Amino acid sequence: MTSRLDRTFSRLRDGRQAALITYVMAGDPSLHETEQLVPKLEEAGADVIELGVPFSDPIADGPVIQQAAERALRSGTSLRAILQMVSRLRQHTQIPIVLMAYYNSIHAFGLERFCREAGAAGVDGLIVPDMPPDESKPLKEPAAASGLQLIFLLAPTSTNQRRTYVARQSKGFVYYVSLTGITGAKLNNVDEVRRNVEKIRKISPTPVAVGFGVATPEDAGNVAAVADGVIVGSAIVKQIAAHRQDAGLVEHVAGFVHALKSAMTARQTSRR
Ligand SMILES: O=P(O)(O)OC[C@@H](O)[C@@H](O)c1c[nH]c2ccccc12
Repeated sequence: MTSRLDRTFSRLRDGRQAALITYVMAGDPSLHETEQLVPKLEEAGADVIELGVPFSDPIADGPVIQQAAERALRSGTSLRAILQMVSRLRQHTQIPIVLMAYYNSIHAFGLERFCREAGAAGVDGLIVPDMPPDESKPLKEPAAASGLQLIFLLAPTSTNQRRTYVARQSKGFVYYVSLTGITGAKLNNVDEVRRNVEKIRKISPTPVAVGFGVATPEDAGNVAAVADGVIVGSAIVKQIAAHRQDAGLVEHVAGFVHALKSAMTARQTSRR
């Protein structure tokens, strides 16, 4: 059986389009709202949903996502409740869902139990930014047994040797971090992104998605022209923060996602 992620990337590749991967923090401002939001993100043009698991010490995250984690924790969001929400979403949608969790959250839940329950709920992939592939051994088997694809990160500073290793280990897609910094920083060098994506594509057939600093429809269009996927986090989370008290929260966010997707559709991706 091919995975939802593999099917999505191959369908888009046939149309020479890049995937739009939208990140939201699960439980920001509440899990109820996340559950309303996900189908609307899909309708607005998201191809993959990345759901953040809120954690008190999110080392890779800038202030925008840190504050989203605080709101989510304050609203009582637990990993267990997130998995239950994913199973409810699965009754209505086949969009690929990737969880972004720090290692502690998964470890506290129990690695094997986590993989079993996440797989059963309908989670497709897992990003654990503080667990490089060299240290992922304990997670690999239970993840594979539950149909969870482990997605690993590469950075502009990764060496050739590292690039080869990580690109081969990563399943579903390779997450290329566009800059050395934290989430929500500013993207300024699309040329460097293009060069590094090309290097990764030479060593692996796995799609390459680019995240960190993609904030505007213009950025999304520029990255879509050079990669297989475009990941947008902080810019969406900012919209949620600004409109979280409004009745029109979901519509506002969907409008922004629609603008991102339209800018991407206008650009055909360079590959394969
Ligand atoms: O926020 P940005 O700059 O748009 O970057 C995407 C990012 O938010 C999302 O993929 C993400 C959120 N937290 C992370 C931690 C590590 C790696 C990636 C992430």
